[in-house]
Amino acid sequence: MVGPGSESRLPRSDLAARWCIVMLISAVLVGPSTCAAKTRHFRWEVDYKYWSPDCVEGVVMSINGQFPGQTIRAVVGDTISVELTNKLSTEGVVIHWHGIRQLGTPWADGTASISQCPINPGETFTYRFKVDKAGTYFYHGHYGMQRSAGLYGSLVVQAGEGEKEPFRYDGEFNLLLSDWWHKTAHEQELGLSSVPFRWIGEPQALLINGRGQFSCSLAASYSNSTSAAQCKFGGGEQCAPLILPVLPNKTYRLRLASTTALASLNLAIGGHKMVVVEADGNYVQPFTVDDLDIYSGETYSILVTTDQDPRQNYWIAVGVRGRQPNTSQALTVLNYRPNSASKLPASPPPTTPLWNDYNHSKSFSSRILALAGSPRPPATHDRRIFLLNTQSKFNGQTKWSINNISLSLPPTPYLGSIKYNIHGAFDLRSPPESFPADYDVMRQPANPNSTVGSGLYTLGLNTTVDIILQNANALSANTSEIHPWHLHGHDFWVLGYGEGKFAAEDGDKRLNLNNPPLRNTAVIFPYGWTALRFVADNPGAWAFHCHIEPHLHMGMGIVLGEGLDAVGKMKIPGGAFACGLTAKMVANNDGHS
Ligand SMILES: O=C1O[C@H]([C@@H](O)CO)C(O)=C1O
Repeated sequence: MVGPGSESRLPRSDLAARWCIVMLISAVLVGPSTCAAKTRHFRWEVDYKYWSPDCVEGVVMSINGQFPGQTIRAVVGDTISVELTNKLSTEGVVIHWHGIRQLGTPWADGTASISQCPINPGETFTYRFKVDKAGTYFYHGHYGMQRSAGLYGSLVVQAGEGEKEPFRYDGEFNLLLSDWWHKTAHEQELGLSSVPFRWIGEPQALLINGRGQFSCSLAASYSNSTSAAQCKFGGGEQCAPLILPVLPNKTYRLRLASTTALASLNLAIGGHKMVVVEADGNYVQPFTVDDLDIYSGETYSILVTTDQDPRQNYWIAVGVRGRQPNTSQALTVLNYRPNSASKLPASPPPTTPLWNDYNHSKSFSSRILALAGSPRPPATHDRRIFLLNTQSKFNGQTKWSINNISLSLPPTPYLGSIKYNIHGAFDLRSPPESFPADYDVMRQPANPNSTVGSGLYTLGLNTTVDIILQNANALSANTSEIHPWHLHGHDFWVLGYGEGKFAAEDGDKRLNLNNPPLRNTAVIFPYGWTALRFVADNPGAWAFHCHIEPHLHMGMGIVLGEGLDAVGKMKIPGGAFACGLTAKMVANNDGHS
């Protein structure tokens, strides 16, 4: 499943080379060193391209003519350098490296309006950052609805030499999960800001590594319905599933990442158990499941042992959770060799749990705990921020708001405004840290109107911050949706989940300070709360937002400003800020900030 890499190895910088020589000498004296760190260099061009992700031709965003973009593979300690050229004719682009903390390189986070200006058509911007933690990651567009348009790919960081992972496996596959619409991302985006509001609706297909089926089903022969024809693949089609070839009685690591624009997913493998061992680049206490929920923005590693009848093949099925589904399952096949890859499994694909069986989802989430020996959270917090998530109205538009403010991203990136101490680039008033105590989260908002804003939550360097995400009823009665929240620049500990409104004493009693998992994405369940803790130890401007792309577009996020003084002193490539109020500074400094 590993695509042909087009990476080239560039000579190390002088400094790194000298450091390596020092390490080599010390290695001779004291043992092995990690001087094998490399710079992995990529030259990418982003463009639109005709493609048939679900056997129906549409337009995707491609990287070097491929969809999804190539898988980046690196080793802990490596530097990744991506020279990104925007070949789109009329729109900007950025790429976010999801799950990479960007310690010391906030300008490389790839979030339009926050860490950088969008890269203009024809221009090139180079991302350069270190990967410091083994795990399963991915990358994706972070401007408008470019993730929905197909701008994404996988990023796998392998453990360094001499570094042992806490489990063993014989082979590895990489499954990047996404959802796909026949409406273009531009049309989706227009609908979201139109009055009346036009929702994007459920996706036409779910994709595994960019491949799905809209007009046929791989499993049609199992159903009595004649609605879907059996897919006939010659094998070369862009929508032909990537089959997973395995040998009997081996253990495989499946790296799963969900870059869906909307869908919460559930994955199951017919006849096989799965052992969850990694979540968002952090090892977890291994636990065994029959199926696994994965929300947009999350990654997992699971171990699968091929202990079933070796004369059969088995379905891998991915279905929709948390919203009334209107999309067929994505299917591919676990192909026990030497069976033919086209031999259909003996039993039908595993069914997805009922979309609204939230107890099933909650029980899965509560089983995710840190592996013994993982970093533990500080025992207390310095600051606790409550974030009430509501659906709201502003000037007739439908929005999502946090403490009644819908995020409206400014034209000058926050990071540049902070670095150059520019006033007026974003709202100077700090956004509220809580919401009225009498707000009824079980009912529609008494007043649905919100404001829009661009204020910054400013965090003191190295302070411990709690965030209590509070879900509520949406605009329609008896409706509360799942929202997976993703934090840039950090991992957080997920201290707990609860029902209804978080109540100080009771809520605190229910927090797990013993072995909470470290993650970068955590879900809030309908009508519930989720408590997170993190240490603000990475100077920069960081997005924290719902990873459902249309929800972020409708304002469901906040921006955190961390260690502002340190940002002022940081060296940042000028190209990051050649727009808005920072353009002048960059020009005056000859392009170097
Ligand atoms: O943001 C959303 O809007 C629709 C619906 O609430 C209004 O059409 C929906 O399902 C969302 O998730």
